[in-house]
Amino acid sequence: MPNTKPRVAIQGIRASFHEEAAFRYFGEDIDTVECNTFKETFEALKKGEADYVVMAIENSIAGSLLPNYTLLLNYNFPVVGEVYLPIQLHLMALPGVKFEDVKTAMSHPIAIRQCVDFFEGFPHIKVVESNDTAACAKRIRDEQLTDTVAIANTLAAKMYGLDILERRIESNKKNFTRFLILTTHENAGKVEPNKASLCFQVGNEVGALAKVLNILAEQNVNMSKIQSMPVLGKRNEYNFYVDVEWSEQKQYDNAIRQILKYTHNFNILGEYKRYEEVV
Ligand SMILES: O=C(O)C(=O)Cc1ccccc1
Repeated sequence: MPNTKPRVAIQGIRASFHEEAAFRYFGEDIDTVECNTFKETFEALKKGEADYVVMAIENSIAGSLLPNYTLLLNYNFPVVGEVYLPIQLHLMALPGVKFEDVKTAMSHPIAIRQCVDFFEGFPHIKVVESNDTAACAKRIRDEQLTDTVAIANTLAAKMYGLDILERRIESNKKNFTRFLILTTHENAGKVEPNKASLCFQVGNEVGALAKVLNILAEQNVNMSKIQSMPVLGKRNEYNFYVDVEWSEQKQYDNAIRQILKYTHNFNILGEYKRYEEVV
């Protein structure tokens, strides 16, 4: 029987938040393709080694992951979906290790930033940054580190055989990360979209961006996010990345048709279904 599981490239290793996000979107029956960098995930898609990429794009505490916006533009793979994941962080260690034994805590910088309040209470614990949360849990298991904890999710504790010493140590219990799902143009199926990610430039003149935003407003199209990034080597030139949502497809189509007249290097990065919380 052919392998029909989607192959999903993530930056990081199995049981990282990226895999958790992939599970949320595809279910757990997937083949995770572990990559060292975000660029490698796009290369895996390009070489046909993966069918999809799941990539973090913004975090409610750390903000936008700016280099990932540039990857979207450079590779031009369509965005076909999104997923929001609450980031719930636990302290985990080898079985038998007590909290009093802990000298070092390791995690991804985004995870660490969300736990600064917790560690203020334990200044003797050295907090060390690493590539991804799950890799920290794996390292503790592989190297049998008895004085080190990882800050990671429950998937990582289970997969790498660690015990959770302290649950939910994140400061903001409502923090989330938004991930985008990308695939190749051939692989992108047809959906009835209600959200799109756009990218464009406007002239450096009075009201240039306001014109675009007014068109969206007039067509009852909601802008859910705007992010600017300087165009490399060009003073006062920016790429604007804009996410929009609508309930009437016709109004979105009208808005796009008009916006095209007031922008340059206009790109639709993807049209997809807005993520709806499963309760
Ligand atoms: O390190 C991980 O597990 C990741 O997938 C990166 C990350 C870390 C924290 C929040 C969101 C993504």
